[in-house]
Amino acid sequence: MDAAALLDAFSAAPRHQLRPAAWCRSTRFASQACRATAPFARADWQAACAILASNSTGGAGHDASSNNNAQPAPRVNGQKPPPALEATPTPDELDLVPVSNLPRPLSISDLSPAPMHGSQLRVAYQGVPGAYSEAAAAKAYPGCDAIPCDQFEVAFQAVELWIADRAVLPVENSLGGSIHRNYDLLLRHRLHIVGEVQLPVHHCLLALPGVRRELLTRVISHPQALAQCELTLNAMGLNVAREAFDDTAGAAEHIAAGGLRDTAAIASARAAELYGLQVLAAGIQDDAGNVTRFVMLAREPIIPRTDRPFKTSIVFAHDTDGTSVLFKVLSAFAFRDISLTKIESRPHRHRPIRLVDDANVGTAKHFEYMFYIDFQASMADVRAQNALAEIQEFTSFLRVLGSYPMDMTPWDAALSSRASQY
Ligand SMILES: O=C(O)C(=O)C[C@]1(C(=O)O)C=C[C@@H](O)C=C1
Repeated sequence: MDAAALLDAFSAAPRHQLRPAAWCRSTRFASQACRATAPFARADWQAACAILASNSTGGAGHDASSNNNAQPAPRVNGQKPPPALEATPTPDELDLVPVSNLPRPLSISDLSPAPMHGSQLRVAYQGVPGAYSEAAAAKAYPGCDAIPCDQFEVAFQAVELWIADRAVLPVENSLGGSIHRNYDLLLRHRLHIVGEVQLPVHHCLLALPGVRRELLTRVISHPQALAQCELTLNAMGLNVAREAFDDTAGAAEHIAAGGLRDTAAIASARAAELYGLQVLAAGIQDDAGNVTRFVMLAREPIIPRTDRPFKTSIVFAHDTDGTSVLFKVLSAFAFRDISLTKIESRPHRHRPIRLVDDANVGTAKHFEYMFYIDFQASMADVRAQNALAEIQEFTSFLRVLGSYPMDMTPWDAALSSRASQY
């Protein structure tokens, strides 16, 4: 069997389709299912892994955060750490790029398959240049060709249609919580998570040069950024209207393009540089250690390994008649000493509500969920394989979204210790 097909079966196929023999231990149900549906042996799997592992070392196609080890001194949001929080760059210090020269975000109408070109890795992200997602793409794939997209959905499709090789998308922030849209899209699309990057997010309050805080009647930004700065804005006495924008840098661009003197944006220092805005306040996130976690997506999964810390992301749903299913799933990990790093539930779009009728008291309406779990183990680890084989017994749907190296970038105390002064 072809190696790519083997991996596809491993990571993206609905349950009961082909899966490697290694998944099929420990449980009666699982081993029967494997005998019935998996026509390949462990040796095939190992051979396939070896072929793909040798293909994937180095070059543009790398997927591990191995780059992270070789990173130069840490930068925040693609920028050098600011010398002091209150320091505002003068126009002379700003290396302005004319806005008209910046790449325009892709939109749905641009999505026709593109011919292959060059060897540079093309990485789709949501937003415009200066967005945190662009910085995350650069951290994940240094030197990549970052492709702005106007929606998350477009970034997924750009990879599916070979316009981009990877997408880098935010899934959660330490203050604002989950970016639910991307959880839903992960399920709707067939891309694989091949890595993660955690980006320190240091927000700035940006306005046109010469504008003073007292003149502001509005602050605009991505809803996540507004949420991450809520307390600080209040403490600054900026109790003005707050408006949601598609992305932080887009909000900065909007102010520059419209010459809006009554409006400030929450965005990165790089967005200030790109769009010619002044930094009224820096480090305005409510927690100095504010971090957003992004996942890297590709058309093909990577080979799970055990020689470095890996995470695996799964999503599952359970039969309506199952009891204590969540408890059983969590136990499958706990009994094997596998730590969970994240659990998320989202509405089950195909079956959002279950009605339970009781003639005496009426009809109970139970909401149905898809559960997303990240756990700290590689799919090459027998413990993880056994845990999933067990979980299959009491779930009606189970998909591995990806098994990928954890971002182990050392925590930079110098950057995170800058309390949100302004
Ligand atoms: O608007 C941006 O700059 C983004 O990259 C999006 C986004 C997000 O979706 O959470 C990314 C990181 C920050 O947490 C704020 C916004």
